[in-house]
Amino acid sequence: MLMVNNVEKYYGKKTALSNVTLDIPKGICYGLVGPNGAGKSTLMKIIASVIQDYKGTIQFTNEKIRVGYVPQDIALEETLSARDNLYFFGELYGLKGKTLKKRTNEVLTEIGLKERGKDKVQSFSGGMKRRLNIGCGIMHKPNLIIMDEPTVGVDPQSRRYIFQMIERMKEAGSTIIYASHYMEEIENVCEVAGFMDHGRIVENDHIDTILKKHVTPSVYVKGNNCLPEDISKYGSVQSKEDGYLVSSDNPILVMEKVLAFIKKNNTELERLELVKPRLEDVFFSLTGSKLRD
Ligand SMILES: Nc1ncnc2c1ncn2[C@@H]1O[C@H](COP(=O)(O)OP(=O)(O)OP(=O)(O)O)[C@@H](O)[C@H]1O
Repeated sequence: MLMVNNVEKYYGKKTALSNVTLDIPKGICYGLVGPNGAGKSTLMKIIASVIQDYKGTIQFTNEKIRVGYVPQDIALEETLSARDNLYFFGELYGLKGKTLKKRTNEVLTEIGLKERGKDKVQSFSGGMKRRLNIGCGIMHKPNLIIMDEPTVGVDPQSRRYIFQMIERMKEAGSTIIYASHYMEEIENVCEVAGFMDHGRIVENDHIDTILKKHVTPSVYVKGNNCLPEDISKYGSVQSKEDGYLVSSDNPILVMEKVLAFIKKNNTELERLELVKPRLEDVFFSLTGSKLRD
């Protein structure tokens, strides 16, 4: 769908992007993750043609691509109604007359603001403004939608709404590029992720593959004398919060061994659980940076 080849961007002497190369397939949600200042917005603006002064190339596949860009900063006119904001963006995209009216109604329904279409934006909550901001970016039915931090300052209800919209967009065959520094969101809505740090892509793959590549599954065990002496045969053991973390390629076997030992020795077990590998830990181990301060 989209190929980013050796893209570099400088703001004066400052390097914002360095040798960024990516291949984003059609019909997925691609998550761009990185801390503040990593270069996510700059890359998205380049893909959306908002920034045109850069080195390298952006190539789209042959199919006709209509790009929708939802900026990080809310770009709405507060003194106008939701409907009039959508009209304005629809007209920018060349929609007119009945088509514009029909599409505005569709988008108001899509973003869950049908009942609030006539109300001025200044009376909206942060989450409603975010949803309308997305609505403005999809008036022309784009098939590549670029969303820059769409859930910042958003209440849980609007957040859920935005995730459901993304699911519907994917079902309709659209491709989404989604920037965030909330790793849980990327894990929930994206199939593929690119990790950015200091203007570089430091990892880029299917989320499951990233986790398999960088994290050994582990089991957490807590209780009195509940680890078999020979457990190190099955994984590496380290102390953690009054218990033990046993990292092993076969965590189920570790659990079986612990349970068999407990049964045989009648010892007391407080906790035994599979530890879910987290993308956030992978990001930290690759970059030494936390996503949020
Ligand atoms: N217009 C600009 N002029 C000068 N420097 C800029 C400009 N825009 C961004 N930068 C710098 O380029 C780097 C990348 O910024 P960018 O906004 O792309 O990062 P980001 O990952 O989107 O961060 P955030 O999550 O804070 O939006 C940062 O060091 C930033 O200070």
